[in-house]
Amino acid sequence: MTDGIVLEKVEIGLGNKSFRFDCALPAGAVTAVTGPSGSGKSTFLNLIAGFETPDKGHIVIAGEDVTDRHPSERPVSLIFQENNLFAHLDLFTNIGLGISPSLRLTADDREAISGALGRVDLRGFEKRMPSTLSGGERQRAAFARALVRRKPVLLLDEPFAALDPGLRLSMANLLLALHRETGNTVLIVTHDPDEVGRLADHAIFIDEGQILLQGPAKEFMTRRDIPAIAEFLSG
Ligand SMILES: Nc1ncnc2c1ncn2[C@@H]1O[C@H](COP(=O)(O)OP(=O)(O)OP(=O)(O)O)[C@@H](O)[C@H]1O
Repeated sequence: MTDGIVLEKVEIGLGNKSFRFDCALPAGAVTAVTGPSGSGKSTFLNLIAGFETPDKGHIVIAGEDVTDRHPSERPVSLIFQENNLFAHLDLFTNIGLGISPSLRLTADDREAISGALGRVDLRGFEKRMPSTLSGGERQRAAFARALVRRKPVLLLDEPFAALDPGLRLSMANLLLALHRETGNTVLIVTHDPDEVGRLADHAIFIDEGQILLQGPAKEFMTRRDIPAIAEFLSG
């Protein structure tokens, strides 16, 4: 197993909370990040993305120590629950910014943008503004932007939480299809045990700022011996 993301004795204090993460997540796999509300799931993702800097320890992504690198210099793309798009820019521009912040786009880039829109079933949506899209369409556009960035790591913080259950299922299938095509390392924060079962190869459970359990998702789904995990799995 190659390590996609390693947090080596990472420690950080935020307000009166302290976090300590020590883990190695497999490359090219989907890892579900679960745990109770306020346990530190977003903090875990923010450390990997570079929005938080550890007080101690190291973060290694795809073999490179990125601990001191700015978020824009890390090999990751991010998708949040909402607000992934700039409201005043059309989809073409929103996705183009994923390739080049100055929007210096080559003919190949333009083709890649239209291709990515097609891949997420938004063909011809280049001129549409985010406000004219449904919630599911906006998330698909966010996926298109992640696709054109071609980063080895995709971080998703509850990307489907604002969508209704039927849509959540089809978005999960789209995520899996894109993951199979790109072979990227995916981390997805979710509160939904079904989503862990459906999507993940690997799972980690965070409780009170620490990783309580990590391992294959199939094993995680059967763990009823740890009360916090049993509670999570019972929904
Ligand atoms: N910048 C900060 N300053 C002070 N406290 C913070 C900061 N960032 C996070 N926290 C606190 O750390 C704890 C963990 O927050 P985090 O957002 O990582 O949890 P979470 O597991 O993602 O929660 P949820 O499932 O509710 O989204 C929370 O109690 C939060 O209030």
